[in-house]
Amino acid sequence: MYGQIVRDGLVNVTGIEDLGLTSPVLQRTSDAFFKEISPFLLHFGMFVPTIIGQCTPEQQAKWLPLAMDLKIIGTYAQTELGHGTFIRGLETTATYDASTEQFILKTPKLSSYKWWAGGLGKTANHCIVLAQLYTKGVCHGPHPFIVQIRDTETHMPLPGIKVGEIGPKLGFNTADNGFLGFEDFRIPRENLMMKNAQVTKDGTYVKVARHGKLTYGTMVFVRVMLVSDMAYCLAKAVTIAVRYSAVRRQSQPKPDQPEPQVLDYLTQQHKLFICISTAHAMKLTSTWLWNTFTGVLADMRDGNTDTLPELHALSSCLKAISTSDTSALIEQCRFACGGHGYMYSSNLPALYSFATATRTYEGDYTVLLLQTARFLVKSWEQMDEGKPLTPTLAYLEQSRNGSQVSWDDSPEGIVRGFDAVAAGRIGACVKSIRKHINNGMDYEDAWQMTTVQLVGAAEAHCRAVICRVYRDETARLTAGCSPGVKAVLDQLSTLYLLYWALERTGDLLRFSSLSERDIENLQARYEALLLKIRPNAVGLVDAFDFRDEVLMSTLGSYDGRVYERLMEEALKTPLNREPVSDSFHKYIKPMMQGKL
Ligand SMILES: CCCCCCCCCC/C=C\CCCCCCCCCC(=O)SCCNC(=O)CCNC(=O)[C@H](O)C(C)(C)COP(=O)(O)OP(=O)(O)OC[C@H]1O[C@@H](n2cnc3c(N)ncnc32)[C@H](O)[C@@H]1OP(=O)(O)O
Ligand SMILES: Cc1cc2nc3c(=O)[nH]c(=O)nc-3n(C[C@H](O)[C@H](O)[C@H](O)COP(=O)(O)OP(=O)(O)OC[C@H]3O[C@@H](n4cnc5c(N)ncnc54)[C@H](O)[C@@H]3O)c2cc1C
Repeated sequence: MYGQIVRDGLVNVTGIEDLGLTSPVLQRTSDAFFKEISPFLLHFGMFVPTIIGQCTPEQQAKWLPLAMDLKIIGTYAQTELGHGTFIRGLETTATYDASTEQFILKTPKLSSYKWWAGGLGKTANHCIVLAQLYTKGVCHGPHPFIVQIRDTETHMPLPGIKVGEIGPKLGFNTADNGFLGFEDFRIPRENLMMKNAQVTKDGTYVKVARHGKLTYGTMVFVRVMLVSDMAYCLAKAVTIAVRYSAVRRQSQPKPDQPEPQVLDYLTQQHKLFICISTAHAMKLTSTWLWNTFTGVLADMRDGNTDTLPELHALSSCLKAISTSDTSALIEQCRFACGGHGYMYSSNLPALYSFATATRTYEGDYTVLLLQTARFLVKSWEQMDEGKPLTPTLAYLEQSRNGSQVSWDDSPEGIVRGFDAVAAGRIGACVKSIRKHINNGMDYEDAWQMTTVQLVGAAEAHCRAVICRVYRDETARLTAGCSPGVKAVLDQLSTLYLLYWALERTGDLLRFSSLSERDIENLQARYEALLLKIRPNAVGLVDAFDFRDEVLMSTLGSYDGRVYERLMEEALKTPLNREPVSDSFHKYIKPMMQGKL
């Protein structure tokens, strides 16, 4: 398995050389080359981007050609057995020895071992290591180092290096995630990635960047990319589920009538059409986020880091919500396919195992929403002080006078309703924190006692952002479309708003003038819209334009030959090579004869 995935991965690498690392063509066809996650994913997904983001021009001139020409194969080793979220708690140390102008890397105890880095087990010969930087007896916190861990000729681990594979996981089982330990392992001073901080030959620490968190820049980049990856992943899953639902016939709602396509059941439409809408919503939001990200990078190149906090808050909540929604909706696609959705050959289990991992890696769901919440509470307090709000928080102004938003069930009205929910939930968090402080708690404890609400407020803010961006971008992009296309895309964006309004009626009742009658109207509009979308459902997933080689699904292939493909795959199973398994003769027969 590992050997095959390495071979397949290298075939794909030629595409990278021809098309360029961030080519949409490459990223959207790479999984046609191999059926699982590539051990080279971290090389291109984090090792190369970190060289670009954290190295000086001189260091880039040395390392980037080696990495892009695959003369070295890298990964990104930050997480340890004992710490993943709390980066400041990482235990691996890099202590500067001025007498030899080297850093000495150590993993002082078992919990300090690097754990999880993709490609680390058996593939990478270099890696970026996040270690606590010590010089002249002072700790300067986690910094990135480029470390060679294997001989480039023999691939043997270098002396002082302990490295291996971490073992089977729920998914990602070809990603070659590994562990790494250092025993007084020495690297040259120049292997500290010195764009944001430097150590001179005599061991003097020099802080270069104005913002203390630029070391974390690669994580922001990956979080931004993952939102787009989730749209793609969900689009594949719903293509499989809708096509299967058009082929599958089941039950007899009316006597003397043929079994209907399961896609004609309203409950099936309820399960699946939100998946189509969400794939569109996340794709449009990811493009908007990417443009925000590149804008902040441009500001930072001019020395201005003022827009970085909002980008960190946006990338954190959008990564958390897009991965969480995608995991849940891919599982919903699996549920919609009954037993055959549980077949590995449907590809839904693999899509789910990939998506659910993204909810954790690159920042755990809860932790990242709390990062966003930290920004929201700070913004509220700045608003109280009369300071200007950042663009994505402009809606907070409406809550300043505390008046309840009047409910309006137009698409724009629903978007404003979500703004009111987010503003209300953030305000409730601020009120809770202040109440705990007034009752004698310190700020940290007051914050902790409010974290359940803070996660909810961050989710509400993120939902409001997605709803607004989805609606605005749909309006912008369909302006030039034919009336028919515009009508269908408007139906999808309206479905998204109605779906989430119905999911969040409690919040809307609390923070707007929504009434029970309004809810009845919402439900009726939602159900009618499902029926309107039904005739275009297969066309909408065909429009995602996935080749069968990319879908890799017995249920979702374009020709609809589901049962034939299921049987073809079944007959390929090794157990079917012989009519009688040798286990019969070894175990079952003796058991039947009472001889065991
Ligand atoms: C063959 C070829 C195949 C490949 C095909 C080609 C593909 C090419 C392109 C593909 C591109 C992308 C896909 C890549 C996929 C890669 C797969 C990834 C695998 C997973 C990798 C990992 O998981 S790496 C490890 C990730 N780890 C984390 O994310 C850790 C999460 N934890 C945190 O981030 C921390 O909680 C924290 C740092 C956020 C908080 O810790 P701490 O308590 O120290 O901080 P505070 O809360 O006190 O905050 C301090 C202040 O700092 C601000 N802050 C925090 N983080 C950031 C940040 N990232 N940026 C900016 N600012 C930040 C925070 O806001 C606080 O500020 P103030 O409020 O002002 O104090
Ligand atoms: C498939 C996969 C691939 C990965 N690849 C890499 C890689 O290539 N390189 C790499 O460096 N890492 C990698 N990781 C590790 C990943 O980044 C971490 O697992 C992730 O950051 C979460 O950290 P953790 O595992 O320590 O969980 P923890 O942070 O220990 O989380 C455990 C629980 O504690 C909660 N929690 C933690 N902190 C707080 C808090 N402050 N407030 C409230 N609740 C909290 C979490 O919400 C969670 O419920 C990978 C992980 C996976 C699953």
